[in-house]
Amino acid sequence: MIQVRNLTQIYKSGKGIFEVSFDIKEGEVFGFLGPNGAGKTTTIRNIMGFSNASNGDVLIDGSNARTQTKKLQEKIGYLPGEMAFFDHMTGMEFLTFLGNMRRMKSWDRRDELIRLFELDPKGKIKKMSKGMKQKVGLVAAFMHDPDILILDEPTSGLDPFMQNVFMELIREEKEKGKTIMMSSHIFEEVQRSCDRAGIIRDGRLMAIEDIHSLKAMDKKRYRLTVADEASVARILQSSFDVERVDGMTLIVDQNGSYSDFFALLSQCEVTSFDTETRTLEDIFMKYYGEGTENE
Ligand SMILES: Nc1ncnc2c1ncn2[C@@H]1O[C@H](COP(=O)(O)OP(=O)(O)OP(=O)(O)O)[C@@H](O)[C@H]1O
Repeated sequence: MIQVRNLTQIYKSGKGIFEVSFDIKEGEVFGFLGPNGAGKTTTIRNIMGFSNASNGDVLIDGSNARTQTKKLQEKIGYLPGEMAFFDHMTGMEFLTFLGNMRRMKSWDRRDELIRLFELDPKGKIKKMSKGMKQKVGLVAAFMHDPDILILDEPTSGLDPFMQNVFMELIREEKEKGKTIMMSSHIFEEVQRSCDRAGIIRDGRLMAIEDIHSLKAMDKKRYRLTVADEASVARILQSSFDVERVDGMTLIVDQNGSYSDFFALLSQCEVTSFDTETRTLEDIFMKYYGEGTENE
């Protein structure tokens, strides 16, 4: 649904994005992770056709994002990282203005979303808190029921309860078959809601990780502490991949059958048992760490 090819935009400072390429499939939720200044917003603005990359292309459902911006905007719900609102309007006036521009026929979804986010849209936007403005932006992005959602740091400014409301909304939209790209610097929310994640640093795409296989891997690694050497020996001699961390503590890759695994454990004196996770955060920190050493 979205094809980003060799996207390069270099600012006068020399910063920017360099040869960024990735695809997002129809119906997929794609997370875009990276530290501050990594190039997330620059990439997203190019996907929206608002920035002029010096090189590369973005195709959305076969249309060029730069030359067919207007046509594409009708099927995209966009939440910008920094919202430029008409400050003098109330939240409701802004949403109505936008809905009229989009020739929206029904206002039901707008009102549903206002209720969902517990937004009071009557106040003037300029007097709203950051979180309230974010809610107005989210209602604006979702209210015309677009097929594609491009969301730049969507949970920024939301309290933890509202972050959960947002996550649930993403789950529902995914079930409806929507294609979603969301940037974030919060690993946990990407892990919870995305199918795949691209990791960007210093303007370069470092990796694309499949979240489902990471989760599957997460479940299969265990940290065990046993009470005696006999148990250590038994586990080390088993068919599983085992790493001895120290004395009585081992990390076991449960790469065989669960019944064999539990049969083995039943012969050992296990004093503690934990899942050993290789979370997205670990992976992200690895890429991030590699970079900061050189800076
Ligand atoms: N208009 C601009 N002019 C010059 N440099 C810019 C401009 N916009 C962004 N940059 C620089 O380009 C780099 C990437 O910025 P970008 O806003 O895309 O990062 P980001 O990943 O969205 O960051 P954050 O998480 O802080 O929002 C940064 O070093 C930033 O300072």
